[in-house]
Amino acid sequence: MSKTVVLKCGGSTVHQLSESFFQSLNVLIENNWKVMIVHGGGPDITNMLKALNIETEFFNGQRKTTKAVLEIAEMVLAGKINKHLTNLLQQKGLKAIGLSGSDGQLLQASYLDKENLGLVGKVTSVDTSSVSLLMDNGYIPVIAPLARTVTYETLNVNADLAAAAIAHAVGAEKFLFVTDVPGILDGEKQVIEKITPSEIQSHIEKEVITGGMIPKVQSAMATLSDICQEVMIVSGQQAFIENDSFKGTKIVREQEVLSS
Ligand SMILES: Nc1ncnc2c1ncn2[C@@H]1O[C@H](COP(=O)(O)OP(=O)(O)O)[C@@H](O)[C@H]1O
Ligand SMILES: CC(=O)N[C@@H](CCC(=O)OP(=O)(O)O)C(=O)O
Repeated sequence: MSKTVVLKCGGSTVHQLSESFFQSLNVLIENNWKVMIVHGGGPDITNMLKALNIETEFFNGQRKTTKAVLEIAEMVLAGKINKHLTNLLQQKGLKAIGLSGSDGQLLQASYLDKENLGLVGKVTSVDTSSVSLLMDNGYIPVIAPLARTVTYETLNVNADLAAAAIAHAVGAEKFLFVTDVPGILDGEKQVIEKITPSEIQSHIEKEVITGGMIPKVQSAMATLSDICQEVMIVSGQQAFIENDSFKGTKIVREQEVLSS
């Protein structure tokens, strides 16, 4: 039976994906992995809001989302970025279908913190039937991080958290955060090959891990399980598979370090 890999492609890298990134993606497909992609688009949303003179602000790493902000976020995520990425994959000869997390009941959510964040969702359930149908027929689902409430309101969802919820729900064996750095960097700006949750915690406390890397490592740690034992931070600007091994930072459970 083929295994599933979820790639979360960050807004920081979605316009800079390299040829070697797509070669690595092809290696996964040739090795019979089912692939799905969840993308972000934070920088594009910020730029569009600026162009329209709509104020944008973050609270605990998530965008405060008013009705006006949501309208632009949906336009940028489900329109601009989703179509850009789907088209790019098709140009590389891959079969891809773009959809929003709010389609086909894929992501159901409740308000995360209505008072401070407004229209931002916390995923409460994932209906994987649409994406399974696509993957079973050889398509890569490309998913924008939007969700729907039980009363059919659309909510904005942090893409790292949306990807983690989907990876968990589909029982993905591998989960890759594709971003604009080659992995988690230490205090000397060197890529850390392997890191455990306690080391991550200490790097956050020492402010070595900051900003957009925080939701990534938190989602990574939450996804690690007996099924999903391979969670990595990799770069979209270079190959993430070289000589049959993955390049980047692998997030591992404490006991794996002791036994390796
Ligand atoms: N220790 C760290 N190692 C690598 N990147 C880090 C670290 N701490 C903070 N970052 C920042 O996290 C960024 C990636 O997060 P983000 O910009 O949110 O990406 P994405 O759009 O891919 O989700 C990097 O460009 C870097 O500036
Ligand atoms: C609630 C919330 O913060 N949503 C994010 C969704 C996009 C995202 O997460 O994009 P990146 O992966 O590029 O950061 C936002 O509005 O920016």
